Amino acid sequence: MTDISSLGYVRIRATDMDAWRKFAFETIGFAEGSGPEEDALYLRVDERIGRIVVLPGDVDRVEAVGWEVRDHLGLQRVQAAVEAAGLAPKPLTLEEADTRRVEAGITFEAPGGTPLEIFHGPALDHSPVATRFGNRFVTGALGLGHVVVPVSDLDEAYRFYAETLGFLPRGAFRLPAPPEYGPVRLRFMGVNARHHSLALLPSPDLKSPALVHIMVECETLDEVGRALDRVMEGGYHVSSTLGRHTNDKMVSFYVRTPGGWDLEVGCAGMLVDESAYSAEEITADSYWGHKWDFSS
Ligand SMILES: Cc1ccc(O)c(O)c1CC[C@@H]1C(=O)CC[C@]2(C)C(=O)CC[C@@H]12
Ligand SMILES: [Fe+2]
Repeated sequence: MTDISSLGYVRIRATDMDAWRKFAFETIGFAEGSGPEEDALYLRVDERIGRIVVLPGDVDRVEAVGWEVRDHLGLQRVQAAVEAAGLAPKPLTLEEADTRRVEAGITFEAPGGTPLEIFHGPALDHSPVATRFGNRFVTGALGLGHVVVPVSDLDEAYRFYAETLGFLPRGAFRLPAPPEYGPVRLRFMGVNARHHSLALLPSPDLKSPALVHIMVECETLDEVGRALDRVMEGGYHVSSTLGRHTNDKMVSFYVRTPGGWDLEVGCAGMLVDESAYSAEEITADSYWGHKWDFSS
């Protein structure tokens, strides 16, 4: 079993902070948190200071995907495993840890190019999670949601997450590809009962460190539907219509964020019972809906 308990946070660099403020707080309905970084936006969904932190930058990119461990012993074990795999994890400095409001962590680049942070001891913000439209997000032991990252060498990245970090394979989706490429699979991986906290998308030409999407889960379908209403009213690009996925049974839509990647807003995700699970290959992404608009 893996020491990693959940997806903790994602830190984003953004070129257009005003667009992010409007998108996050006025359209999706994250609660506005506060934290040590003056110019940052803290997107709150729960008692953490901000599960998604948007920081001003020269380019839009993911600065860190933060994976949580329960304590310093878990962190030591993950650090040892990453070192044994030949990578060079660096401890977060005291200042870096303080900035993230965590007790301690390590940082390194995962195969595939995603900047990772493994951390323990997040500080809590006990003030009410005041979301403007009454959204209630599903986190807790399931973590923030899921992230999908592009990887140039899927097998190398998949082996690292499974064999070094101990992520559990949670099935795959075979993508249409010319026969000379061999089978190309989008691979799903989990660390807790959430069906997937991570998916790896084979993408030879997507520039790293990039994101494909982040998924956040709401408690009810009405919250998802109202968010979709606001997204359409606001003129955002709906990357995919509402639909239900075949693997995690989640009902969701996808909207293009000011960062150029998508936010998936969903509900009704299934919980995996590990004692009775084996990884399967889905042959359709959805039971219904999820009409993709790749036009922009
Ligand atoms: C298939 C699937 C199940 C559960 C999810 O949370 C989820 O994001 C997906 C991926 C959806 C989608 C796809 O199936 C085809 C390839 C797509 C369009 C991408 O390139 C990113 C999202 C992918
Ligand atoms: Fe997803």
